[in-house]
Amino acid sequence: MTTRVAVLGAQGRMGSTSVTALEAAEGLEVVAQVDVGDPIERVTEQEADVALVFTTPDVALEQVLWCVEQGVHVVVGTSGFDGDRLRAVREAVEQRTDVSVLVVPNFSIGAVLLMRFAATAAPFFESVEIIEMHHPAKVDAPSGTAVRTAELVAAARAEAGSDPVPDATTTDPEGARGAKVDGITVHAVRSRGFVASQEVLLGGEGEILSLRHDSSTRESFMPGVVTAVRHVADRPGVTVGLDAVLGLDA
Ligand SMILES: NC(=O)C1=CN([C@@H]2O[C@H](COP(=O)(O)OP(=O)(O)OC[C@H]3O[C@@H](n4cnc5c(N)ncnc54)[C@H](OP(=O)(O)O)[C@@H]3O)[C@@H](O)[C@H]2O)C=CC1
Ligand SMILES: O=C(O)C1=N[C@H](C(=O)O)C[C@H](O)C1
Repeated sequence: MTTRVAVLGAQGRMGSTSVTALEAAEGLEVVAQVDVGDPIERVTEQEADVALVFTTPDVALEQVLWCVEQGVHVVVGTSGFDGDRLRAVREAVEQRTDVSVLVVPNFSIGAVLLMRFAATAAPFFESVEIIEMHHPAKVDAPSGTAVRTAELVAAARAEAGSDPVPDATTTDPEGARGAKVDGITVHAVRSRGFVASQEVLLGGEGEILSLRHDSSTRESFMPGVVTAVRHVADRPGVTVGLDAVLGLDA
């Protein structure tokens, strides 16, 4: 059976790369492409089974909620679906229990594994900091991947009863120490030459463990995009992360 897919943000960097990858994937058909100025109703008019959302963070929540209300499964690639936004999606899915939503902060297998390795290692080190590095056209900071990594690291440390990360800073008028996500410091770099990179630094007495991942092309995200679209309908409710569909939570 063919899965009918609508791509939202289809003219963008990720949307256009995804259209190419989905059209080449067996059993998937792109039946609707929606970008600025296009009616979102194209999704239902073309009877899409799954909507893949790669629009900008300012418009994506409203579109995701609309798709859920219409009974269309959603794979959310747009960043920023944590906190209140994730709660809003969960509430919408409670009203439409026939709809599945898969929120994927990062589709690349290396980034998924980096997040897991960082969470595993975090309780064994006194210090943890996250540095995310992206292309200068990225509109949001910190990255969704960095936020998710910080959440996983903080949860692992809380479960292990780890002390807060030591930091004697009392004066930082320019914000040089970065952002805090669940108590974990995150630094964001924007520079020509990057697509998407992240490094997690874990420090103990006399040692540093550095975990790093680099996506140098948007094709690196495509096996994950195709897998997510293929499997979103298998998991009822709202799932965060690609781990479960990759069999990593089994
Ligand atoms: N989960 C993951 O693995 C990855 C997630 N991302 C995330 O995906 C999102 C998109 O990234 P990227 O592709 O680089 O960004 P782009 O800006 O290249 O793409 C976004 C597209 O959405 C369009 N758009 C804006 N508003 C609307 C609207 N109301 N309806 C339909 N389309 C609209 C934009 O049009 P216009 O340019 O005219 O505004 C643009 O074509 C970001 O949040 C990014 O962080 C990115 C890479 C990987
Ligand atoms: O905007 C991007 O490019 C990316 N966005 C996602 C994020 O915010 O984590 C995923 C990846 O880092 C690329």
